[in-house]
Amino acid sequence: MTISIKQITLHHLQMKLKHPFTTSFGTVENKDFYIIEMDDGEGHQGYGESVAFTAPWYTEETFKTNGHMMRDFLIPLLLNNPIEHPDDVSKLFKSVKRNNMAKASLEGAVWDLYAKQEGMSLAKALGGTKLEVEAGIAIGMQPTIEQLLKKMETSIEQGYKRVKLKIKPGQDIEVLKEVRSHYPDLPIMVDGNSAYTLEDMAHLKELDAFQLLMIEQPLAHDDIVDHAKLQSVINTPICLDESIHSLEDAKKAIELGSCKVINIKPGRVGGLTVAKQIHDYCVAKGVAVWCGGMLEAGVGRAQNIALSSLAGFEFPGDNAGSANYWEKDIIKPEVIAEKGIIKVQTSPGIGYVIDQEALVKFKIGEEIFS
Ligand SMILES: O=C(O)CCC(=O)C1=CC=C[C@@H](O)[C@@H]1C(=O)O
Ligand SMILES: [Mg+2]
Repeated sequence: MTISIKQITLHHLQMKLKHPFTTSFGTVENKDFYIIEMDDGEGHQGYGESVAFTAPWYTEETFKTNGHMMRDFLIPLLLNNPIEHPDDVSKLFKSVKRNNMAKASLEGAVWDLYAKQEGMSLAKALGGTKLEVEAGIAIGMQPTIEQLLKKMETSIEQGYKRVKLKIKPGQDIEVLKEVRSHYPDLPIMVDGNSAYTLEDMAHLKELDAFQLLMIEQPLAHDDIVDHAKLQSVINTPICLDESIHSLEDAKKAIELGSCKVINIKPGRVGGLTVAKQIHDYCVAKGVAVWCGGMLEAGVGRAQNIALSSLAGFEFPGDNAGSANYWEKDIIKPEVIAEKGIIKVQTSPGIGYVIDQEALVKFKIGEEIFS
């Protein structure tokens, strides 16, 4: 049966993060993003969220390129071609190269709409089986080690199951020595966000001393060859993030031995269908996966939780509760990580309702397509 899409609304929202988030590239303080509302004209609304930042430091996409791609290419494709299942969306969008975050924003709304039309939860529609998922927390770089330790202490008190720290040259070994002296057994991972090169090989080998769960994307954002060389000499498992944009990328990285873990972000890979395909492939190959985050508001967060309910997501994701990011989120109820556990919603679709008051409060623009 065709999934009817009568109208698509792009709500432009602007929200300020509770705490600025600093990586090796810079600091995010505000988020501009789209909440995509897809109406079937029969009483169902599906929601998606665009996750690109305002500047292209993580990947080439930005909030503005997301708007351009959706408005001028992807929305016309969706409105003019029948779709029978959300899996058809990624096929339909193949004529547009890359721009995965723009594609994922709309595809996420189609998945939510479809699940609501079918009267099932998004988690179930995706094939998820877990009733609850473990939450991890990503802590941005802090001005001092004392501030970092304080943040870690709070996160541990809140029950988060693992902590991810951001590192870069000059802010890695010494920081980890200090951190490990306070927390010898805590599950810790680090994220380099491409701040190193193969010239740092010996330096990165020193990280093996800290029993890290993994190191995320130490080398270039578009590399899989050097990562394979690095993985052959370090014991710490390498997790690829920025380098994986498709199932093909995942296959090649695994074949080369570039990583032992993959961070799956639906936005980075073009949506939930491809995210699920990468999950299935990695499970078959014995490669670990977990669900990354993009400092999402409620809709994107809800979709990540639904995805994380698939059996192969064995590490806790970057899916802290709403209150870690926002004074007020845009969904009801907000996402709560109780003792580091998030309950997977069972009501239809994403399982959270849009807080219309919050939507209006944070909205600075709107475009309607039908
Ligand atoms: O959403 C979260 O809590 C995790 C955020 C996070 O660690 C990242 C988001 C976006 C870009 C990066 O800096 C980083 C990552 O690389 O995973
Ligand atoms: Mg990362």
